[in-house]
Amino acid sequence: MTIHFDKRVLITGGAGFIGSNFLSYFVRKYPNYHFTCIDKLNYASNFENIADLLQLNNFKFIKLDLSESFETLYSMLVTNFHQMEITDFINFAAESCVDRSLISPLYFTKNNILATQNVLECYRELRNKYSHQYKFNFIHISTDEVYGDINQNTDEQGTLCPTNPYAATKAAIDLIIQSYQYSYNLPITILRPNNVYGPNQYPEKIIPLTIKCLQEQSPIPIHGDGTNKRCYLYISDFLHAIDLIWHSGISTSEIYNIGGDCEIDNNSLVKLICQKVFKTNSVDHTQYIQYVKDRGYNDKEYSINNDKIRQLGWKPVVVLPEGLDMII
Ligand SMILES: NC(=O)c1ccc[n+]([C@@H]2O[C@H](COP(=O)([O-])OP(=O)(O)OC[C@H]3O[C@@H](n4cnc5c(N)ncnc54)[C@H](O)[C@@H]3O)[C@@H](O)[C@H]2O)c1
Ligand SMILES: C[C@H]1O[C@H](OP(=O)(O)OP(=O)(O)OC[C@H]2O[C@@H](n3ccc(=O)[nH]c3=O)[C@H](O)[C@@H]2O)[C@H](O)[C@@H](O)C1=O
Repeated sequence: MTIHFDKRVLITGGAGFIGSNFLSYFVRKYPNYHFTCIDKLNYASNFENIADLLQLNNFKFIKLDLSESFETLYSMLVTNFHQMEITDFINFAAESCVDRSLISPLYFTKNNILATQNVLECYRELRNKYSHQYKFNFIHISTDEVYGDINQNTDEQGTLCPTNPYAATKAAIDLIIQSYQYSYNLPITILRPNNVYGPNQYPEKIIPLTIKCLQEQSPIPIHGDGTNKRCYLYISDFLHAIDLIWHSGISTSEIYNIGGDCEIDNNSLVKLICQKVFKTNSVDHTQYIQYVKDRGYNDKEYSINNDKIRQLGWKPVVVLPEGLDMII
């Protein structure tokens, strides 16, 4: 017996940090939706975060490298459309670590651009074939890093000026999406969040890395002099933003900056984490830091303007100390 679902959704990169938190929350929040997760399972994936969903009738997992399997993907999504009938796409899949992109820039280009463009091509063909019968939706997860080193409250019209290979792949994808919007009249929404943090984040990003180093009593490797600033967005606040935009009914091509309110420099962030881990404000955090060679170029800060998403009624709720309490 085929169960009817109101929506059938493809989540790419759903075994990663943000994707797995997304699926853990939304597969249960929307039992009337069917979710298919496609993920190649790389070093940062955490399949255990979504394994329990396999017992539910509205979740399916497919292990596939989106950058290398266009024919398989096309056959699944387009040729055999009526078997899966996927109409909604939320695209998380990417290699996401700046430091790794500095070591393997070509791999990041091949993976990040092709993984998304292969999905875009299927989306384009689906709309060509079925847009008179089905309403399709595509939300792409970009990043504030596409703006590069900004500190002037940049809005969504800001100039793309990526300063590292990872950010360049994300900016390139945004521009490819823009070309699809113009040339094929495809409605695609782009989200550009700040640094997202929360449970089950692979410990190479600064927050989970600092916690891991303190737990293992190993030095915390801080790039340069530790004065670089980032703005941190707790995972639940980002998921609420995605949910709001996804169900807003907006089907034009919009870009949304999704920013936290917690801008902090790396030294102060380490100090705050030390205070939380050791449960005292009098800890000397400097003893746990080892200053190491900085990135070739390390964006000083990302000051993005969030007025557009706030006009939809969204605002960040979890402040950094509270978010840290939830993951330490
Ligand atoms: N974490 C952040 O602070 C942050 C901030 C802004 C934007 N983003 C963006 O959000 C998205 C998710 O980030 P994350 O932190 O969850 O990353 P992550 O590295 O934790 O997870 C990414 C997932 O995508 C999968 N993936 C990568 N390439 C793939 C491919 N070719 N085929 C199939 N699966 C593939 C990986 O296996 C992994 O499970 C990324 O697009 C990233 O650029 C992340
Ligand atoms: C929006 C992007 O956020 C993440 O990229 P980012 O490089 O800002 O995150 P990191 O956690 O890697 O770095 C934050 C900050 O800490 C410094 N740092 C990091 C790791 C380390 O071992 N030592 C450090 O000192 C780093 O230089 C930065 O200043 C996210 O990874 C990305 O996907 C985004 O899109």
